[in-house]
Amino acid sequence: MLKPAEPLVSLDNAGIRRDGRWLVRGVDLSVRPGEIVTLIGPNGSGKSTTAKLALGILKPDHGIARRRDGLRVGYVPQKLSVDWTLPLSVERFLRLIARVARDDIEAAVARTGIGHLRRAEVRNLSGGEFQRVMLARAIARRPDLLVLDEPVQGVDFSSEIALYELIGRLRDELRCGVLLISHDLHVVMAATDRVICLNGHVCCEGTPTAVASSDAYKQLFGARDGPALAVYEHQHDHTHLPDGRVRHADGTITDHCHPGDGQHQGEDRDRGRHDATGAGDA
Ligand SMILES: Nc1ncnc2c1ncn2[C@@H]1O[C@H](COP(=O)(O)OP(=O)(O)OP(=O)(O)O)[C@@H](O)[C@H]1O
Repeated sequence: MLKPAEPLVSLDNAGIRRDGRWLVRGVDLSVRPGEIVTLIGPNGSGKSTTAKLALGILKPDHGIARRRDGLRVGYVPQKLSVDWTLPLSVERFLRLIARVARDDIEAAVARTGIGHLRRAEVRNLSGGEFQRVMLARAIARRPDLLVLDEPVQGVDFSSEIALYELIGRLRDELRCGVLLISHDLHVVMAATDRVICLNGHVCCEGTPTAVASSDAYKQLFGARDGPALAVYEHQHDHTHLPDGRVRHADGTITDHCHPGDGQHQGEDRDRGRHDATGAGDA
């Protein structure tokens, strides 16, 4: 039997502390070549922080972060600090990437289907077009690992599906690992190998086994999009209060999570969801 490839990045019981508070704690995570790992969790649950730990942008105060030697990363951050009031064409924007051969930019433009946008102003792009341009910029480096922080932000449902399909294709063609961050708790791409749900720590993880197949789902997305979306449902059994303490399902409040809190066993793991709207189970 083939041995699984060594991880591109891994976190082992990693945590980071700022201003006397753990932003994330006890996080185990690994991404191997050709694997898509999706981090989900509510706002402020530590998804970006975890990605930055994995990338080495932040150093863990506890635990270990490892990266493969010579790892090439393509990172699409959640926010870019660029003055979008200035005119900047897609072509010029892509040329700003340091140390990337022209051929690699051309290949990235072709793979992401943005050839027709070369002369367009970046500030005029739609949300979906902008995300494709950002993907082109990230893959032009021929990365071993793509890290995508909220790649479907500002994108409508049908473009979201198209983007997820594109990310799946890029993984297949480039054989890179993908670490994808999404704050949508209900909808993750079908090609995701593993979903990790964060809430200050790893609450639960697993494969998104179920593709939505309900009538409501088909109605919403149409037949051709049926297989493109899978969903992952979970319930938190505890809530992190604003002051850092933790309220448990039985109403008790403690300073920290219980040792078993990180693992949600049983039927709420990897269960398919049949409510295509995603409403009703916050
Ligand atoms: N450098 C820092 N110093 C102090 N607190 C920080 C720092 N960076 C992030 N935080 C806090 O850590 C928590 C986790 O932030 P993070 O950005 O990782 O969350 P997130 O899950 O990615 O959120 P969102 O979905 O809103 O993007 C937040 O409460 C945030 O305010």
